Amino acid sequence: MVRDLDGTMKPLIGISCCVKAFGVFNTPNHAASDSYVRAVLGPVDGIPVLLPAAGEALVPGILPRLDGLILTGSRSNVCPDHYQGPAHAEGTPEDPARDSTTLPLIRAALAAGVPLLAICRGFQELNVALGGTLDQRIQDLPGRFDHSTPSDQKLASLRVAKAHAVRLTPGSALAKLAGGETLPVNSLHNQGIAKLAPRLVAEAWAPDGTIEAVRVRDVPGFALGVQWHPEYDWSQDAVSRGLFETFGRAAKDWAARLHMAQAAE
Ligand SMILES: N[C@@H](CCC(=O)NCCCC(=O)O)C(=O)O
Repeated sequence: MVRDLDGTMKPLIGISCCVKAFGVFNTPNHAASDSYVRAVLGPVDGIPVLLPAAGEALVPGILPRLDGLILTGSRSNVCPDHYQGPAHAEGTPEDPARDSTTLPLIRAALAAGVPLLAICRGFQELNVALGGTLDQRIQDLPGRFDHSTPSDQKLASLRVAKAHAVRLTPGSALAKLAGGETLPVNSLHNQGIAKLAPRLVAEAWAPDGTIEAVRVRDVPGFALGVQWHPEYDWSQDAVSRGLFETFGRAAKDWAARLHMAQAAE
């Protein structure tokens, strides 16, 4: 936990970064969308800290200081070497530095019990980190529809609009948030879960069978992944807001338990 400006103690939430080239010299930077920072400052009610894609060496030093972890979306894709998949088609964006950071970070966070919310690419990383595989272009698979949003779609309102409904597992945390067993979601992805990792339980499906949400089965705390983007619409979507609020409460509870355990030492 860290002290906010008004003296309130708030959970410190790690946000994964991508390596992106930009700036005057188009050199590599570690970057994450402002939408994740806003979600942490808003419904999560935490303090955001960006986690550079600095590799596995970052993990032991940073993880003990985090009260929660958000794995962000990105146009880049998990390198197929991590799940023994075929090489990507020419021109498919990758981010090996991010992979080398988030995959061990996910495993370590789950082992430690740090609450984890994985979004889109992060959802796919969660599956790969735990031994699952990915389909690289689900729109090319029989019976599946196109889940991507054209990258030239300039209208943000269309880019992040609800694109399809998902079916939720009755009684799941998402179903309780949604107040039912279906939920409209946005959709900005080409890849998806092929083989589900053994430790994951699917809890939402698109009409074409694409897995859209998972829960980690053998951890007591909050450990969820969603293929859609709640960070885009939490200010007007109660379910997106509720997902972040639930994650924030889990981070606060985790921090309180950790503090008590440290005090007892
Ligand atoms: N690249 C993966 C994951 C897709 C994803 O995270 N989309 C969000 C993009 C947001 C942005 O433009 O940064 C896939 O295509 O499946």
